[in-house]
Amino acid sequence: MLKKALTIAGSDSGGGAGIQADLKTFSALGVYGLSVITSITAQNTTGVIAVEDISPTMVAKQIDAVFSDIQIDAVKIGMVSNREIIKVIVEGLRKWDVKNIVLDPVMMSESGSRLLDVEARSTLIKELIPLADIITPNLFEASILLERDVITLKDMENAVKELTKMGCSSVLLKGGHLTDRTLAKLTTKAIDVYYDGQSLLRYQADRVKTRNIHGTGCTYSSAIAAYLAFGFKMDRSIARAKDYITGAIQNSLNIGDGPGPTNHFYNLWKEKGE
Ligand SMILES: Nc1ncnc2c1ncn2[C@@H]1O[C@H](COP(=O)(O)OP(=O)(O)O)[C@@H](O)[C@H]1O
Ligand SMILES: Cc1ncc(COP(=O)(O)O)c(N)n1
Repeated sequence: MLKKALTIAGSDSGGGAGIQADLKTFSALGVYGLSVITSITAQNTTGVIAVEDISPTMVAKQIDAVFSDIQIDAVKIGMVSNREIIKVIVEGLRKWDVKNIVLDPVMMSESGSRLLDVEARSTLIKELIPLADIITPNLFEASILLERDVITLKDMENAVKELTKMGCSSVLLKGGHLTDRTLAKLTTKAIDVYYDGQSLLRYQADRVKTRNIHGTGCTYSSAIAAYLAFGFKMDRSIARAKDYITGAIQNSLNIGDGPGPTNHFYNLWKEKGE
């Protein structure tokens, strides 16, 4: 049977991150994609020019529209912008008894623009995180959630344990920005740390030498959601999603003047951009 995955996230007009990256990931993996848009960003590879949030009522209507009509197998949540939007998402997830929830707690774009209001942090922690089957923060987001620096691999292993105490079933802390402090440069491996209350696991791949890392977090969390939709267990879904994101970065696109996007269709597109 055709599997269906929903993304609840912001729109990136440049097509590299947000809703656009999520739907491309779902399509590349053979899952039917649906979307609930929380915010519209005027964005390209060089940065975010403007942000306009969708009204909470309209977010709620989109959620009701998709769930009232279509059986959805997994949900990925990305940019949620503000408290009011978080609250309607929480209501929707409860009302429709949603399963397989992957929450990427997006706070800032790679280019440094805020994508979550400062005061929304506590609502995210109290109301949305406890509903997630997995949360996928990067080092910066983990530091904000825990109110302390998460910098080293040891910090990551402690942080995943602390983060699970917020009530989610598991945590995948992404080390895309992990540095080797003695060499003062990024680690040669891209290492992510997982904890589900029992097993502490590492998922790692060789770091690709590229500046094209726009939308990597969005792509990764959507791939996890797609594999959950297919019925894989969490650890297998992450392992497959890690292979997917690594391939998408290895074949990333030289589009625009800033960091380019991941490539979802490298078997189809023989050209890598400009
Ligand atoms: N240069 C790279 N080569 C290979 N994998 C990478 C690279 N940069 C990031 N990753 C991986 O991409 C995924 C997204 O991580 P990260 O970039 O930390 O997320 P975010 O986009 O939220 O900041 C993780 O699996 C991370 O290990
Ligand atoms: C709408 C939207 N959602 C998420 C991100 C984060 O992606 P990245 O960390 O790669 O900038 C983004 N830039 N824009």
